[in-house]
Amino acid sequence: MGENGFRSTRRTKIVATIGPATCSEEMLGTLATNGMNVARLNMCHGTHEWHTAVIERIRKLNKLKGFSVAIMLDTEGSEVHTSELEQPLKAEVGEEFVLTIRDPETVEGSAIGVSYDAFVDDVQVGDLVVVDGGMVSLEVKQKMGPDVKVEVVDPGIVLSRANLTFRRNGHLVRARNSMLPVLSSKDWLDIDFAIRQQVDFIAVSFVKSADVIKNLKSYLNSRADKVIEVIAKVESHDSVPNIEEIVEASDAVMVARGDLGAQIPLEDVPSVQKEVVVRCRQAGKAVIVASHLLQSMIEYPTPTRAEVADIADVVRQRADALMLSGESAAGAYPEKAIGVLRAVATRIEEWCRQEKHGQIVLPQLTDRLDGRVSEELCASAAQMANNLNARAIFVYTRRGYMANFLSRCRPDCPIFAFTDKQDVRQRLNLRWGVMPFRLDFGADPEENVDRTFALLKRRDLVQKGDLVVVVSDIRPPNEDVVRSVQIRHVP
Ligand SMILES: Nc1ncnc2c1ncn2[C@@H]1O[C@H](COP(=O)(O)OP(=O)(O)O)[C@@H](O)[C@H]1O
Ligand SMILES: C=C(OP(=O)(O)O)C(=O)O
Ligand SMILES: [K+]
Ligand SMILES: [Mg+2]
Repeated sequence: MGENGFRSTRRTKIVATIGPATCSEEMLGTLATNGMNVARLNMCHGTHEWHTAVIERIRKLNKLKGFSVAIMLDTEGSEVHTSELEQPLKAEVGEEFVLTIRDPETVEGSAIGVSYDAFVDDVQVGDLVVVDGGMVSLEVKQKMGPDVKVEVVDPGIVLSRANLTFRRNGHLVRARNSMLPVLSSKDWLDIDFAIRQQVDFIAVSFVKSADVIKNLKSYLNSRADKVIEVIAKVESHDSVPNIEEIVEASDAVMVARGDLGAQIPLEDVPSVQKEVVVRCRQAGKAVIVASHLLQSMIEYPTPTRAEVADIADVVRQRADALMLSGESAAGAYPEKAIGVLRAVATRIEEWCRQEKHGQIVLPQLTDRLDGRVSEELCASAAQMANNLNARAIFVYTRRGYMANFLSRCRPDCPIFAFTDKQDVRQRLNLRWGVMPFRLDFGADPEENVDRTFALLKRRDLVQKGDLVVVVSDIRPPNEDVVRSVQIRHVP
């Protein structure tokens, strides 16, 4: 089976953040052709008009080219960040700046705006202001009402809307912003925007516990006409003790290593990543590993060997998706970065299959008989497919549940999922190993199966004589749901 980006049987999915480097129709088309499964819009940046235009371009491409690129809106959250800068600011050792909650234009000297008013009360002389998790560090020298004078101790570049954390004697300062609601009033406006735009996923930044996820899910249930899945971002210090309940409450989880690494010791990030990935898989939730996967490729056309090893580690952990941030949003080589993710994922997946890596015990998900039957059926189908060395699993699914159960088993062969709804197809595009297609189901299940064989033969994804496993739980009109697993040869 050929690996060619979009028409790919790569199992690990790719989320790409869209920014100035990739927002044109042409670049979006290039990313989709090269394997972007989900486009992420970060509400820290850009206006609603800008995001609307990007969403329209993606929809158009999906329609014209048959892609199923899903759209993820990522909330800004109540983090503290610097104001918009005309251009990145170079900070040299010993240089002094003023951090201000006033309009920086009205302040004398080199002033940088800060988004959160109470920070001037939270910091003390001697505290460290850490920019973007350590790209630059500033020491608080003097407090002057709405302004705080700081001196550069670790030099570097301060970007527009750079994240700020505060440290005292080496420990994170529990600044008053940690008391702010996880979803700010601006976030709620962005969520209403996401509902109007009918995006596929909303990612919630700086989640601390399951409460915010439950609230948002019930809000979406009452307001949205279609399913919008909620992704919890594990990046706050406070989320770490609550990972189990957060995974339980969410549809998917993102290990947002950028901010996580600024909030907990860096050396603790890999074990938290591993814990989240394993818990998500056990719970049947999708999991995305994000940030710095290819950080050097923001500037350079080739990755470091360490970055390749990091990507390989994520793939071996069998996470559902890898995510690009600055590499695709604002980097010089977005297309090449996606190419590296693709190549490394494909190669390491092959290796995992040979070495039988990443096998874990999957607990029972539900006590309901109906759910148990689906789970058992999928587990058996995946097992049979592995034992018989099947070419593919075919699954016919209206809501995506059966495809998700199969994905959770991480079978050796690809899962071709057929659904009659484009939005289900898009949501499935985040799931490990699932290649989703849209199909209008006819009344005759046999005929549906034959049509999909013909479709995938035309695309060269299966060939005459291939052994495949066919899983179906479609409910014929006015009849009980019929579930089956069949072993078939492609005619
Ligand atoms: N919509 C956008 N408009 C302008 N720049 C963007 C946009 N989205 C992302 N970027 C740029 O890409 C960089 C990396 O993206 P991301 O990781 O999502 O943001 P951040 O670094 O702010 O958390 C950002 O710092 C920003 O410079
Ligand atoms: C993905 C992350 O969130 P954002 O890019 O929104 O800061 C992160 O912090 O790693
Ligand atoms: K964000
Ligand atoms: Mg973050």
